[in-house]
Amino acid sequence: MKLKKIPAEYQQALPILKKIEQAGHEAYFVGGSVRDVLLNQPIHDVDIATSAFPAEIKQIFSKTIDVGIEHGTVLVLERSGQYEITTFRTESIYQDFRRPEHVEFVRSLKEDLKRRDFTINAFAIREDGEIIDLFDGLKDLDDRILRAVGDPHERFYEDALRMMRGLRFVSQLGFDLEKETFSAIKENHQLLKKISIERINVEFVKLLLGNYRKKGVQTLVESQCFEYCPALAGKKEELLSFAALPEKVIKQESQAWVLLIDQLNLKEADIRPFLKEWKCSNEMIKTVQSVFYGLQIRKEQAFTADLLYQLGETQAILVEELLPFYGKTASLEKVLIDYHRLPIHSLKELAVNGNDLMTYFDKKPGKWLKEQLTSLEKAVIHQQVPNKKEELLQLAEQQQAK
Ligand SMILES: Nc1ccn([C@@H]2O[C@H](COP(=O)(O)OP(=O)(O)OP(=O)(O)O)[C@@H](O)[C@H]2O)c(=O)n1
Repeated sequence: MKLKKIPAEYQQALPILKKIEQAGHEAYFVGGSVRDVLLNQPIHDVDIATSAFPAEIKQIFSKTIDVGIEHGTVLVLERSGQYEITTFRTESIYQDFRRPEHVEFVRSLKEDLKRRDFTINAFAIREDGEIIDLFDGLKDLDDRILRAVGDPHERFYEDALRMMRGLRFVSQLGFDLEKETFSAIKENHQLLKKISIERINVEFVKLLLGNYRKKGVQTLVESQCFEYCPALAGKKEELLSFAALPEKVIKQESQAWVLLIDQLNLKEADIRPFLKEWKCSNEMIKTVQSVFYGLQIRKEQAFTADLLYQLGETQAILVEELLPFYGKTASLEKVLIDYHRLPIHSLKELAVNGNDLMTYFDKKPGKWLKEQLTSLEKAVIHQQVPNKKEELLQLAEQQQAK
């Protein structure tokens, strides 16, 4: 099958493929960009794979930089742009589940594609637009399925990070993990212990920012991989409540951290240690702290506004009196229940009124009257005195005497 339309990013790189082919080698577009082209999504990096060995690539192009020569990658600088060109390779089992024990350069495209993580990442596109699909990735794209290439256990043993990659693709694409691939993740999640936090961080952040975050986080929980994420072990319920937040796409990494931190019920002082565990930069930590602060303020404002609205006509004094008992972010329901249990809910319900007090003390209205009424109201709310005329006048008399 051929690509219907070759995207501009590929058009631009075609002279590179042609040059390699003219020198008698094969060259293809591979990796994430092919997946994204087939999904009609924007392309990030154009990766090129070739049967030419690094030394041969360096002969073909005049300007090159060895960016990862031990893994077969040479950066080629051409007028049309810069491209990473990687020799077809196989990867034997990664000894420490981190880095390939050794990379072997090969001449066969199939060998290169079969060591890739998922079928939707294992396509190659030829210079004429032909899609090389050796593992039925097109069908999986169509069925919206993430399936490991070949034996999933082998793929995850080669690089355990692939389990986190799988979960982030669930979150980015909304695909389902194929049954055996998912079982292999559930069986091998402990391999993540060996993976550096920096690499887990990259995948986790992509997962938090995915368009299908809910599904991504739920699958992360189901797979139990979260137990190997920094500071998240045992936080199943918190993660599920994070997953249940309204499905609004998060655009900024800092916002994603703040929403997560909020669901974990962390305090401002916990943010730095939490993000340090995740090996976030100091700059990111600062940004998260300020976004978190902003969220707390908005929450307080929204809470008070909500409370005032629910209490309707009631005097602000009740809110003022009640709030300190709860902290400003207590559940609104709890405050309202307690509010309805109060002996009185407004000055109108107080057993004495302004006229009673003026008659009793034989005084004209003034500032004292308002202060006295407020003071009696507070005393009744705090149940320091019953809401009875006689007792209230007695208390007022004591207070006036002071
Ligand atoms: N642990 C990994 C990482 C990468 N790959 C292969 O290398 C390609 C390029 O990897 P990378 O650029 O890290 O990720 P992408 O799949 O391109 O995804 P994205 O661009 O969204 O990061 C992948 O498509 C996949 O074929 C792999 O098999 N195993």
